[in-house]
Amino acid sequence: MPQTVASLNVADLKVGYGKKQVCGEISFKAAGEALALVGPNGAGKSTALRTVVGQLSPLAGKVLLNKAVIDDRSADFRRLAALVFDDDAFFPELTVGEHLTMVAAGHGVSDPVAAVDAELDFFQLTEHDHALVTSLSSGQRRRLLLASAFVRPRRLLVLDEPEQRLDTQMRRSLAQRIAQCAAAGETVLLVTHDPEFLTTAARKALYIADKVEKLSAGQAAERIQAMPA
Ligand SMILES: Nc1ncnc2c1ncn2[C@@H]1O[C@H](COP(=O)(O)OP(=O)(O)OP(=O)(O)O)[C@@H](O)[C@H]1O
Repeated sequence: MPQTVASLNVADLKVGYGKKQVCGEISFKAAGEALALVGPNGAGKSTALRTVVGQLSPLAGKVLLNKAVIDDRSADFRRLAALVFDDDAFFPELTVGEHLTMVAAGHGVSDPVAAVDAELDFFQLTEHDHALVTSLSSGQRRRLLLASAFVRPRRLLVLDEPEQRLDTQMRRSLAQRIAQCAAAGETVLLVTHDPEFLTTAARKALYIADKVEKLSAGQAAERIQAMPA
């Protein structure tokens, strides 16, 4: 894994479906830092995230990763980027530990056993190491999905509502871990609805709505708290 910083340059990006744009135009740069996307339900955060990582085509504008147009199918991108969306896809015949070992080995981790043990511990899955994924609770499956992103090297980490289905303690630990990743030079993009998670994990935010605004994490957390329940 090259120790380069993943440099994202998003310019005049319009996102949506068919010809329908779902939110205001998005422009930002992020390199070796965590940026949170916040906003009300249905505002377009996940659509924006999926467009930035090349899973959806932009209606207009461009996304450059290290100065090249992003291509989510290229080997370079898959080596660089770990993505966690809300679509868990596991092999029903593999255990928790086997899933993580497969991801770690597939990404060339030099000591996959140690890496897997560390993530089992962090995500409190050690006692489920030998369990089939089909026997996990939804929160445990979520933790396995997150562990799969952390067990491998990456320079770009993209997380859509990582706090979902996690208990308070795990939310805090994960937010702190994300902040550490950014401090170590990883580029992190995350969508969150949780103000505490946001201010722990990131310093900068984009408020996604009809107009997209650049905010500090603190300002964005206040916006979230001010939203009608
Ligand atoms: N596959 C799709 N086809 C057409 N419209 C879609 C599709 N997925 C989402 N939308 C619409 O696009 C808009 C933005 O959805 P998106 O999921 O990006 O919002 P979000 O900000 O992530 O919301 P939430 O906070 O509820 O997760 C919504 O109006 C939604 O109904």
